[in-house]
Amino acid sequence: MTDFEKRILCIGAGYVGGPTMAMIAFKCPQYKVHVVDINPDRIDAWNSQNLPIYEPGLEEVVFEARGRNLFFSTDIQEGIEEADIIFVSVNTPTKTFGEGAGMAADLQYWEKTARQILECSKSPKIIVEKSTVPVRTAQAMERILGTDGTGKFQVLSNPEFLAEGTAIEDLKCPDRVLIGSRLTEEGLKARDELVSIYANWVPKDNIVTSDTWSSELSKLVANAFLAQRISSINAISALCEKTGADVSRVAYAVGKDGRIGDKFLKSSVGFGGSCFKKDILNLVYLCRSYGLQEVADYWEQVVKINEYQKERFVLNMLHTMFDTLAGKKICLLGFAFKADTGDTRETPGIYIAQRLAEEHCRVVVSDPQALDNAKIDLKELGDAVSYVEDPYEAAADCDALAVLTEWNLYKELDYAKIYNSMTKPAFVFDGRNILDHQALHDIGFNVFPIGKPALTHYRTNGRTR
Ligand SMILES: NC(=O)c1ccc[n+]([C@@H]2O[C@H](COP(=O)([O-])OP(=O)(O)OC[C@H]3O[C@@H](n4cnc5c(N)ncnc54)[C@H](O)[C@@H]3O)[C@@H](O)[C@H]2O)c1
Ligand SMILES: O=c1ccn([C@@H]2O[C@H](COP(=O)(O)OP(=O)(O)O[C@H]3O[C@H](CO)[C@@H](O)[C@H](O)[C@H]3O)[C@@H](O)[C@H]2O)c(=O)[nH]1
Repeated sequence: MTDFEKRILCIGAGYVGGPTMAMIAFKCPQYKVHVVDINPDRIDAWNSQNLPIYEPGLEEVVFEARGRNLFFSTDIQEGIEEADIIFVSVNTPTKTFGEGAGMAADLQYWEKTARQILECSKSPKIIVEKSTVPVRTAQAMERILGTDGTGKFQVLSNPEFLAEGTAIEDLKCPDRVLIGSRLTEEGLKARDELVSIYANWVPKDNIVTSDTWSSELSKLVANAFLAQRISSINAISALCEKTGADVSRVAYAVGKDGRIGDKFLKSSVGFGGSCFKKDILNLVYLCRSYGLQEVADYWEQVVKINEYQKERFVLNMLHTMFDTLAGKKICLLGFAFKADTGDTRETPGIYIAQRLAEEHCRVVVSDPQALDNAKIDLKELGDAVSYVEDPYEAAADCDALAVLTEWNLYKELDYAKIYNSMTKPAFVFDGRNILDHQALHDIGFNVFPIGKPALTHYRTNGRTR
């Protein structure tokens, strides 16, 4: 143990704690990195050949560092005792009960961690907020730890910006690493210590430092801005469908303006994932709690448009397929909230499957990584849903395909073969605009992209080309 230059602990071995710590250990063999969690199954999986999350490139990084300077265990007490720096990366979901239910962040896991740190610490430590938290949470942490920034503990904010599916690339070459601290002598010293860890592989210019509250707020704002772009283009997709404009062309033309930029302008069935909705609602709640009603309403609209987009997708299927889905069978191509992950938290697929089942439609869910999660998410729908990994088998006898996740494999399927196995007339609802719509139409499908003219073999209400 004494051979290591620094001893780093991370509390919470989830989508963030696991990959971020694996990257620190991988890049910095001189540090001991210990990741702990209360969930023993998760820890067992991190210690196995079958890691608990799917993330391209993750195995390579974990397998290289694990056992060398990267360790996973449930021994939280020992971990705290020996650590110099403690990252807190526990979940901060939306509260489901009491004051702020459905909006505010649930800080109970985070608070428990703070108390545990206090109980088990025998030496001074730097505590790093990795979890996404409301502004001024670091102050609450300081109060629990009985410090005002001058004592045994220094609390830093170091929000994580990785996106799932690209976590390893994002961690290897981050746009920025953000570190917020108190601007006191002790605060700046702690900040420099954390900077020196990242500086092992992140260029100095990409390590941004600020005061603690700005750092905490920046994380919520970054997610709100990203989600806002998606809701903006999705709102325009509805107008495109009414007017015959093509949302991809609009996004391209608009995004060519350097001031706007071309990223995060892909119209879709709606954004999902564990962060966007939760963090925006957290921001909305914060604004309301400070009496900023107009600001809160403004950001809440980003979430509302996302709900609207998912419902629009369902209603489009219903109305297109002759205003009844009862007894029909629809194949969902993809269930993960985005490609290259098995994560289904807040995936639009959950809402869409539930709505289809409400219409007495049978649903076949297909996904290369997310079927285990889908079975848990849709358990209450019982026999209305079946789960089939092979897309050809999944599509057989269906009336429609609905593309919900932009997996590359869906671009390369033999759609003529699929068409021949489906009930006619056969429909495609491309919730990601990833397929070759003209080719599908030529095969015989009636094709309904998002925000583009439909390609049908019959007349529609203004959506034909
Ligand atoms: N998932 C992402 O892509 C992402 C990206 C950036 C930031 N974040 C933020 O990071 C935080 C963690 O997110 P996540 O997706 O990794 O969550 P997660 O649910 O995958 O992991 C959190 C882990 O913390 C563990 N935990 C909870 N309380 C604990 C305790 N007292 N002691 C030890 N372990 C405990 C849980 O068992 C769980 O394994 C959240 O605040 C989230 O908003 C997530
Ligand atoms: O143009 C786009 C881009 C994304 N999406 C959807 O938006 C959702 C979120 O995608 P993405 O942001 O790529 O994945 P996340 O893993 O949720 O990452 C976001 O949330 C994380 C958690 O806070 C942050 O760390 C990341 O910076 C932020 O991108 C997914 O459903 C995507 O399909 C679109 O519909 N259109």
